[in-house]
Amino acid sequence: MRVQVANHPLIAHKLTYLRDERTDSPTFRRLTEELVTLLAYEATRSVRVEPFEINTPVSPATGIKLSTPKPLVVPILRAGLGMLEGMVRLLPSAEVGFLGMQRNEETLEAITYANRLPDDLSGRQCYVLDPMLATGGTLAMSIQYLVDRGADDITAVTLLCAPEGIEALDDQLRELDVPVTLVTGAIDERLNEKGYIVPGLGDAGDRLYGVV
Ligand SMILES: O=P(O)(O)OC[C@H]1O[C@H](OP(=O)(O)OP(=O)(O)O)[C@H](O)[C@@H]1O
Ligand SMILES: O=c1cc[nH]c(=O)[nH]1
Ligand SMILES: [Mg+2]
Repeated sequence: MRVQVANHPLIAHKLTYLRDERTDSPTFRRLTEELVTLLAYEATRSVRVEPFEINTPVSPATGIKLSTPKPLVVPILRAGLGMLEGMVRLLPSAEVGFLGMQRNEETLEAITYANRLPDDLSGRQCYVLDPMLATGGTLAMSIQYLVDRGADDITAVTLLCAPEGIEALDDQLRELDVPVTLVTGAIDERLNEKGYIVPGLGDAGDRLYGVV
């Protein structure tokens, strides 16, 4: 797995406010959207394009446009939903699939409660959105769903990662034999005994949408 940490002072600045426990939900949602727009710039660096002929007011010119099939963006509910607007702002023609997954707080294993993806993902560039990569279980399972439908070009976009989760995900992906790129805002210190990222930002879903 190729791991790319988007080192940029604006990202570090916004992440700091996002982490702060005093940041309220509306601000947390706005910061998440802004961060994703910055990360999406990195994550889409290899988006597929094709030549496109136009006329400027001065002369003909050859530019580029996004290729078809359109990219697929897959937010992992709930928390990944907070990243969707920021991503499709940069990729307005993308289609959107959904995966609803929740981690069991005791076993830390993810279960899937919603799944709406196109049947055939061969030849599609897929962007999976989830703010937190903790143990890596949720992202590993999501990537497995995409690979089962033929995806072979997957980029995961996260705000924060734990080193343990990156290592575990990398191990699992080696078995799948599919190239995956991970673009993240930061790699934190570690996981705590409850599977939370340290220093992290707490429960991203709760901070976006409240404790339900
Ligand atoms: O890497 P992992 O150990 O699998 O943990 C990360 C997952 O945990 C959080 O979701 P959560 O289960 O809290 O669901 P939510 O988005 O509905 O809050 C987060 O958004 C990831 O999906
Ligand atoms: O720190 C963590 C770990 C998993 N899920 C979260 O929302 N936060
Ligand atoms: Mg949560």
